[in-house]
Amino acid sequence: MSAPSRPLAFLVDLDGTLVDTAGDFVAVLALTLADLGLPAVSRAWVLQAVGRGSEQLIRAALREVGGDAALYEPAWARYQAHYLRINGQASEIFPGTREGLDLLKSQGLPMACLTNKPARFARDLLAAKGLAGYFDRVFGGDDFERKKPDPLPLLKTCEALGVAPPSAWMIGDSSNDAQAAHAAGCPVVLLRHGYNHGEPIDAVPALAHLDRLDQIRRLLAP
Ligand SMILES: O=C(O)COP(=O)(O)O
Ligand SMILES: [Mg+2]
Repeated sequence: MSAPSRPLAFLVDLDGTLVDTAGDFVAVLALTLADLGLPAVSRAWVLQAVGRGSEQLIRAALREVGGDAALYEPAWARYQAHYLRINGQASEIFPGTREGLDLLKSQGLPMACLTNKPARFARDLLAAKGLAGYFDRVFGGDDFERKKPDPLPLLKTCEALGVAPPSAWMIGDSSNDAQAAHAAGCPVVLLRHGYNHGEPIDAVPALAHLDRLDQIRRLLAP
C-alpha cells in the first residue's frame, strides 16, 4: 500500500481497538438471557458476533439460543439496564493503548471516538477507563441513521471535526471499520487484538496492521 498522507484527525473505534470489552458483552448477555429464562451464549460466540451494535447482537443472541424474536423488546430493556450497571467491570484496556493515545494526542490533531456501541455506554466506558480526556468528540451507534460499515458515521464525524475524509485516519479492529473507511475515503489502520467476526484481520487491506496501538509511532511524523 502507498505511503499515507499526513493525517489531520484521528477517528478511533472503541470495542476491540482500545478496550477488550468481550467480558462485558458475555456477562451482560448472560444476565439478559437468564432474565428471559434462556441459556447463556459462549465467549467464543460473542467474539465473532460483536461489532455491529447492540441491537444486532441481541437479535443474534436470541437466535443463537432459540429464543423467540418477539423477545427482542424485553431483551433490549434488560440488556440496557445490565450494561449501564456493569459497564467496564469485565473489560480491560489493551496493552499499549494509553501509550498509543498519548502518541496520537502529541500530534495536536482533533480526535474522535467513533463506535457502534450506544453513545451512553461508550461515554461511560471511556470515563471508567480514564480515556475520555483524549477525545474531542464521542459518537456512538445511535448517533447517526446508519452504523459502520456504512460510511455515514465517518463522514459525519469528519464534518464535526472539520476535516476532509482523506486526511482523517480511521483506527479500528474489524472489517466494519475498514469497509466504512474505504467507502468514506478515509485511510485505515487496523489492530490485530480485536474482534473481526472470527476472521483474521491481516486479510483486510489497510495502511498498517498493528499488534498494539503504540506501534502507530512508525506511521507518525517524528
Ligand atoms: O458493536 C459494538 O457495540 C462494538 O462496536 P465497535 O467495535 O464499533 O466499538
Ligand atoms: Mg471494534
